[in-house]
Amino acid sequence: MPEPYDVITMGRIGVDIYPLQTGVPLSRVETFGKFLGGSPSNVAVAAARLGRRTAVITRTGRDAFGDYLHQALAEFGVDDRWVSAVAEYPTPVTFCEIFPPDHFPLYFYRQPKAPDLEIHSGELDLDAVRDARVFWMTGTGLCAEPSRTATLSALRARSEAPAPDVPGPPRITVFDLDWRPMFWGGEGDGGDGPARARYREALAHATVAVGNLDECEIATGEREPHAAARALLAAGPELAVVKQGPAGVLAAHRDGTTAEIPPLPVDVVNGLGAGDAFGGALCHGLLAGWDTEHVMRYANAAGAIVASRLACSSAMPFPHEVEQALADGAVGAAVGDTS
Ligand SMILES: Nc1ncnc2c1ncn2[C@@H]1O[C@H](COP(=O)(O)OP(=O)(O)O)[C@@H](O)[C@H]1O
Ligand SMILES: O=C(O)C[C@@H](O)[C@H](O)C(=O)COP(=O)(O)O
Repeated sequence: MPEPYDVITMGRIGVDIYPLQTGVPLSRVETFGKFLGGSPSNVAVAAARLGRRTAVITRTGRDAFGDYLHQALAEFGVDDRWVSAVAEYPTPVTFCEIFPPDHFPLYFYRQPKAPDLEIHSGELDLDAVRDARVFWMTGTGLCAEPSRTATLSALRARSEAPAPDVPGPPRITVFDLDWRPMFWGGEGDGGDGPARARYREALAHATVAVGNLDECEIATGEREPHAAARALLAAGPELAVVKQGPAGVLAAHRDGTTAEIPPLPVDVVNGLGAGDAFGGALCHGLLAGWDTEHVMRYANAAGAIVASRLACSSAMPFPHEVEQALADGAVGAAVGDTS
C-alpha cells in the first residue's frame, strides 16, 4: 500500500501577479512579480515548507501559466500528480493592490470559467484522498459543478471510510470556510441562502473548520467569535478555528477546551496569504499531535510572518523562522523571504 500523504489539499490554483510597488493603485503600478497562488495550493506549499509530504488536487489551463504552476509546485516540493489540464479554459490570474496595514483588494480573472472548478469525481484518486492524514478543502470548491460534487465525494470517502485494521492517528478533514462571493454568481447572496446550505452539508463531514469572521458568518450566521465557534462545532467538526487577522485567533474544541491567542506584533507588508500560512501550520501542528494552544500559537506566528512579506506562496515560513518569531514574541526582519 502506498505511504499516505501528510496533507492533500483540493481546490483552486492560479498565478498571483502582485505589484512590486505598495501603497499605489493598480493604475500606477509599474512592475509586477509572478507567484503560484490559489488558497488551497498555498496551504500545500505552507505545509511542505514545514516538512510535510503534500499534494494538491486541482486543474490548470493547457497553457504557459499552467506549465509555470507545475514547475512552481515541483520547486516547492508539492506533488503535482493530480494537477491536470483543461483545454477549454485559461489558467486564472489574480492581481491585488497593497495598501498596508489592512487594505489588500484582490482582482480575480477566472473567466469564462476556472479550470479548477472542472474537477470531476470520477477522476479523483479516492484511495489516496481517504488515506491522507490531513485532507483540506475549501468553500470555493462548492461554488460550481462539477467541483461541488467532486469535493463532496472526497469528503464522503473520508467520513464514510471504515476504521483501519491497525488503529493509528485519527484522519483530519479540514473545511477552510474560504468565502469569495464573486465566485458564487446568483448564489453569492451571503445570507441564509444556497451558499450556507452547501457549507452546512460539507461541515457535517469535516473534523476541523477554519475561517475568518466573514467566513464564519456565511457558514453559521454568527459573527461574534465565541458564538461562531459554538455554531461551527454544532454543525459537525470537533475543532473550530476563528481567525481574526490582526486580532489573533480563537480555537474551540468539542471537549470544552478553548485557546485565545493574541497576535504577534508585526509590520504588515501584505496581509494576503496570512490565512494560508496559518492553514499550513495548522496542518503541521495537528499532525504533530500538539495541544490546541500550541498549534494556535504556531499557526498564529506563521500567519504573522507572511503578513510581513509581499508574496503568499514563496513567503511561507520554514520551521526555524516560526520558532524564531515565537521566541522573540514578534516578527522581525523578513529573513528568508524569497518573494
Ligand atoms: N496584521 C497581523 N498581525 C498579526 N498577525 C496577523 C496579522 N494578519 C494575520 N495574522 C495572523 O494570521 C492569521 C490569519 O490571518 P487572517 O487575515 O485572519 O486570515 P485570512 O487571510 O484567511 O482572512 C490570523 O489569525 C493571525 O494569526
Ligand atoms: O486565494 C486566492 O485564490 C488568492 C491567492 O492567490 C492569494 O495567494 C491570496 O490572496 C491568499 O490569501 P488568503 O487566502 O487570504 O491567505
